[in-house]
Amino acid sequence: MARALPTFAPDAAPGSPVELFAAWLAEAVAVGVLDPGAALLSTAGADGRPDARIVALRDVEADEAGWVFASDAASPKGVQLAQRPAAALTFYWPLQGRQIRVRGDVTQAAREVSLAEFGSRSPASKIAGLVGRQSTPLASLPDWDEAAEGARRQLANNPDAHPPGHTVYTLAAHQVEFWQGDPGRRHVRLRYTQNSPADGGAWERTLLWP
Ligand SMILES: Cc1cc2nc3c(=O)[nH]c(=O)nc-3n(C[C@H](O)[C@H](O)[C@H](O)COP(=O)(O)O)c2cc1C
Repeated sequence: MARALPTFAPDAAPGSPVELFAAWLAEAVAVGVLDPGAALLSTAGADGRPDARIVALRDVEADEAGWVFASDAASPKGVQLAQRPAAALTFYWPLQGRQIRVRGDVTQAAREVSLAEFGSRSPASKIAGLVGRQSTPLASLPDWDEAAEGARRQLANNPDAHPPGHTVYTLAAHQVEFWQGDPGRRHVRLRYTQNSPADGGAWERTLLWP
């Protein structure tokens, strides 16, 4: 971290973590962070053992502080989320020495929302989704090519074709932490925690020792 990094003044941080996330994301895009929307999604299933993988951030909803991603409900992560609908999303943008940790409860969008999201995808992404069977054993790469060719034909015959398990998920945050690295190790950490609805649901901000 011995490089010039942005500074972060927590006293001037906005009241909502979504607002700060949006500002940091815009800055990440502006300075050319690669794949700034790629986030580590951590889940645990019925056995309680952690699992983690990268997903693409699709949207951030200001109203319910929702971080939105999509996957197949039949995939291991989908099964884990059905068993334990809670997760964490972690972003790391090395160019700026920034980490953002989002924790909360996960809900599935209504079927028509998931279908509309799938419908908005590129042909390549649709074909990959229609091939499906994510994380199950694949005997050989030509088997994938053959399945993709079948999906291509399916899509040509029916442009509305979609995988049955395609699902948009929203992680409704109850805690969001912003970490700004510092070359002198005076890292700045600001955690937002949402009060319970009974306490008004407002966000509280807390500085953390690095
Ligand atoms: C940059 C990047 C973006 C990805 N985006 C997604 C995504 O949005 N949804 C998804 O299901 N998998 C995505 N993947 C693949 C997952 O990391 C993972 O390999 C796959 O979803 C299977 O995970 P699971 O076995 O835990 O269910 C992405 C991988 C990378 C490296």
